[in-house]
Amino acid sequence: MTVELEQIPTDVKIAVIGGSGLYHLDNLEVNIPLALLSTFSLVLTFFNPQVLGEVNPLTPWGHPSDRIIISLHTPSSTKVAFLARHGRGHYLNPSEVPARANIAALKSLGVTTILAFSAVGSLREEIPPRDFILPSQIIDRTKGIRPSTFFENGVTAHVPFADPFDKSLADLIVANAGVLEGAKLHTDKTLVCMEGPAFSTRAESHLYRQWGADIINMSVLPESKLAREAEIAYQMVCMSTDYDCWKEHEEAVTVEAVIANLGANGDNAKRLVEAVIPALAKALEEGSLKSVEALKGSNRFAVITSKEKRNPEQVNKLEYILPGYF
Ligand SMILES: CSC[C@H]1O[C@H](OP(=O)(O)O)[C@H](O)[C@@H]1O
Ligand SMILES: Nc1ncnc2[nH]cnc12
Repeated sequence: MTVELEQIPTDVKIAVIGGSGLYHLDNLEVNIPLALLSTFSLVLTFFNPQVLGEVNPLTPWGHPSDRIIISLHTPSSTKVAFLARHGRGHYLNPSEVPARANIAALKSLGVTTILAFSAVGSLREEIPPRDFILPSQIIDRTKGIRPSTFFENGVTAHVPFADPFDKSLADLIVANAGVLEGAKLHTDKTLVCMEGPAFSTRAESHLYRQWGADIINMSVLPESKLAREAEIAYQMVCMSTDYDCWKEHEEAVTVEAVIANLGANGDNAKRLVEAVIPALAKALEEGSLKSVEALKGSNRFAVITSKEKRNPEQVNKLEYILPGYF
């Protein structure tokens, strides 16, 4: 197994969250025993990264979904954190993902930008399986059973979420999307996040289409919202795996169909990450990503609870993600 780092680093600016089928950065140096790889697991090979080790930070919201793998990407010497959203082996269903611990843990490593991969169903004919999509909007169809804010228990804050994804990050991905082979990249799409874990009914699928939604998954919320609360720039990279169940005479989505298409998407995901990481590292270094820069310090004044009424225990927890704000 990969070694546990003795010291948790605090200078890892970029994180990749892997979704269904994307459970690790398997680059021969991440030494995961074959027995741990499920038949469904997909190998995402990164360009020549050196794995430094794994960390498992204990945040005020518990441990993340799995140990976080830290690798060093050359030639840009960029540290990247990788976290499997459902855990390696996919033991967490979408409602069980400890999203607060995940985001808090990444923040504790110094992360300022997250590329989050997700397998999605397509609600549009023109987005066939295996195409890539950068959503710009979200419709929330989760059921209120997922803890979805850091600001509770005596410290209330309201952060802007009109544009849930980071525009500069999306632009940078678009600029590097020429590496995709045989897949189109769709931008500015609307993503419905349903509770799951069962897939939608046909009536729901039709309803989402009428609402103007283009793709559907079970995991963009609360992940993206928590990233915003923690001042981390976040863009989800969606990979179409199926047409859900709105096509009356076609078979409805199954896990097998999702995984089959994800497997085929692996090389493209790899190519995209290979292209984006050095470009992103350079842009972060230069401070040239406008919306990423704008996010820094943006929640300092989002807290509405008066100072004397703030619950000191909650303040302590919040210091973990936004030190010095309270
Ligand atoms: C395996 S099909 C449903 C499952 O796939 C997506 O996961 P992720 O977003 O983590 O790639 C979807 O959101 C559901 O959780
Ligand atoms: N049809 C679908 N519905 C919800 N989440 C999905 N992930 C992949 N395909 C999906």
